[in-house]
Amino acid sequence: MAKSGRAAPSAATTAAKALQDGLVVASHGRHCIVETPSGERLICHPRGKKSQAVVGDRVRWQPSEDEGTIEQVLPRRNLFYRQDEIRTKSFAANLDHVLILIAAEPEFSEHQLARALIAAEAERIAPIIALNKSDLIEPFERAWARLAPYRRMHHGVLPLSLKASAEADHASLMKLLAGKCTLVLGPSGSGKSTLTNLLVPGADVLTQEISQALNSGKHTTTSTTWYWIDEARSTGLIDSPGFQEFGLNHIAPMQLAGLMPDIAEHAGDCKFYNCTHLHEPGCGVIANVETAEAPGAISASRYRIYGELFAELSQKRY
Ligand SMILES: Nc1nc2c(ncn2[C@@H]2O[C@H](COP(=O)(O)OP(=O)(O)OP(=O)(O)O)[C@@H](O)[C@H]2O)c(=O)[nH]1
Ligand SMILES: [Zn+2]
Repeated sequence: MAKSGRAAPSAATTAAKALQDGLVVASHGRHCIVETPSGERLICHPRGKKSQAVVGDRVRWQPSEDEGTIEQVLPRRNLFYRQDEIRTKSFAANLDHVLILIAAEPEFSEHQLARALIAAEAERIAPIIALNKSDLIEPFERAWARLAPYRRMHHGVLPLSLKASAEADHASLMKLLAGKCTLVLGPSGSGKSTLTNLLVPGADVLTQEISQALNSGKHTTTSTTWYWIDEARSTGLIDSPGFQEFGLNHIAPMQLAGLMPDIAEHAGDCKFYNCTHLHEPGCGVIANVETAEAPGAISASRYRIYGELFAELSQKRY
């Protein structure tokens, strides 16, 4: 396979039958850009529904003319996706981390954050929460306080100021991301492009080239894109739009507690094995929710989100 990546257009016909290895580094609609083991990139189309690939997928492909056809998507370690009533949107596959970037400003939605964390947990992908714009002192303090329950969970919350302390932030991010593949998600304005450009100088230019290639010249940045942070191509960063309306229809209501670590921690202490933690007597979760009178391990806002999501996910099933 040593020369498998060098399928130049003219060589395509002779090499036609051999399947080659590749990594999907961008996708838009049904088209993908596939990177060969030697680092060359070409546009590929899926053979059929079964070979519909997403960024991060390892595929087997075949050259055709100056493009390629994806014949096979290799088994995935995980797939990060959201699902609402109408459709499923896959973000990326084979991830080590989902980095959720929020900021002191604009104010983040705790619901959206909780949903993204649940989706990551469901696919056993380690989440990292980073709070950007620590230079905006007061809004940052407010946001940091709102994140108290999240600072106690997972790997905590990483404070950043991508503009004011870029060098220090670069170092702390690289400690977490080196050698891994990470999907960056976050609401508009949180600093995703700033982060990508800090870790991958020139990323914005590359993005434009890729989206132009995939959209036959139209200027758009709506595609999901993979970047290599290092020259050795061992650390991957994936940028993806679409943090809003993070649908969790693929998750059953009774699964929910197990996917919220602070709630899961007390869900084993309930009197009933099939406790919904909404109203049952002897519920270990309810007993640990903080109230105005008594502190508790589960914050009131997290428990409220649990209840709302439980109701939302119950409506969608019979
Ligand atoms: N004060 C402050 N502003 C920042 C910081 N990091 C980024 N910004 C600014 O926040 C704004 C949004 O940053 P972007 O990197 O474009 O955010 P984004 O998440 O890519 O936004 P979308 O493209 O809308 O999704 C820009 O004006 C940045 O200059 C920071 O650490 N502190
Ligand atoms: Zn319970």
